[in-house]
Amino acid sequence: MDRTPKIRTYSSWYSTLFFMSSMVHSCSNIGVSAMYHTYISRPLFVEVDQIYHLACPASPIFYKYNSVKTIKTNVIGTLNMLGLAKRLRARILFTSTSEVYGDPLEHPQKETYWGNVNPIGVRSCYDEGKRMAETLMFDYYRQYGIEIRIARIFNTYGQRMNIDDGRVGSNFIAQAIRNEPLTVQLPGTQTRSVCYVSDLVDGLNQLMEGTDAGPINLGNPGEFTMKELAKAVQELINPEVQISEVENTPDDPPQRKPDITKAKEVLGWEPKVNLHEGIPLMEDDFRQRLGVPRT
Ligand SMILES: O=C(O)[C@H]1O[C@H](OP(=O)(O)OP(=O)(O)OC[C@H]2O[C@@H](n3ccc(=O)[nH]c3=O)[C@H](O)[C@@H]2O)[C@H](O)[C@@H](O)[C@@H]1O
Repeated sequence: MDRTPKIRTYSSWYSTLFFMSSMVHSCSNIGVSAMYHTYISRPLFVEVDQIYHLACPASPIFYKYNSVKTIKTNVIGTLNMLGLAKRLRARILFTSTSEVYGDPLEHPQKETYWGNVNPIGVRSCYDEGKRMAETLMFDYYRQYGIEIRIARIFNTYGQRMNIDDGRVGSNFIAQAIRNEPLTVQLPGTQTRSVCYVSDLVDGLNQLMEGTDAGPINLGNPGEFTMKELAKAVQELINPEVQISEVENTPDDPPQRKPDITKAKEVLGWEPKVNLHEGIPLMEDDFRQRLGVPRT
């Protein structure tokens, strides 16, 4: 008898295809297939043992494009996934975000920090949507005993990312390859801590298989300003490319850095790929898809 586990992943088109395709890739030796459930805000009738609820889009451009759908995905979509977990008694992992900390008054951010979030801003559909989804996860755990896992993901980059995703990593790398100016949004001193996607996928799998419900921060504590990130991409990919300063969008958090003490203690997880290793890996993938070989 074929005892190979068969895994199916479901995603709406309005979802985080980057994580889904990365997870499918990391499990390709155990028979994974991807399917699309077009309306995350409608119930999904499948038989599964574990649910990775990765929705909604994480790129600010995409989640702001249809903010009502973003919040529906976070609230109604999470209720549907929790209903599925309840019917099947399945374990469910939800990918929350560093954005639950908003404009953080604590640095670096620990899981015990409750955040400083604008409830009525243009990013609120995402920030507050993810916060509500975390609340739903814990209410289903307390009320129905559902086995939950919550990851708070800090900025992720890497292979298979949508080239036109709009986030800083994909923008800078595509711009450097195309020899277009790297667009540093003002003031450029805002910081992010970027984690390579293979590290993140390992962290998610370890969280799912572990015993702690979370929330657990998953991210790389290496912190850079956006000007420093642009310089690193310039140095590694295209020393001739220009760096330009452009307007920013409202409520951009000025700093973000995960405290990953809990991930280390509870999961034995920490990232392995640093920025200077990750950028060339992503560059290879982007060059192949853009059809621009190294010269
Ligand atoms: O990548 C992620 O995982 C994160 O992406 C977004 O958060 P954000 O940090 O705002 O993502 P970006 O759009 O990549 O912006 C990061 C920083 O780069 C800057 N940026 C962005 C794009 C660009 O071309 N140039 C540039 O300087 C932005 O102003 C911001 O300060 C999501 O909102 C997060 O929840 C998610 O965790």
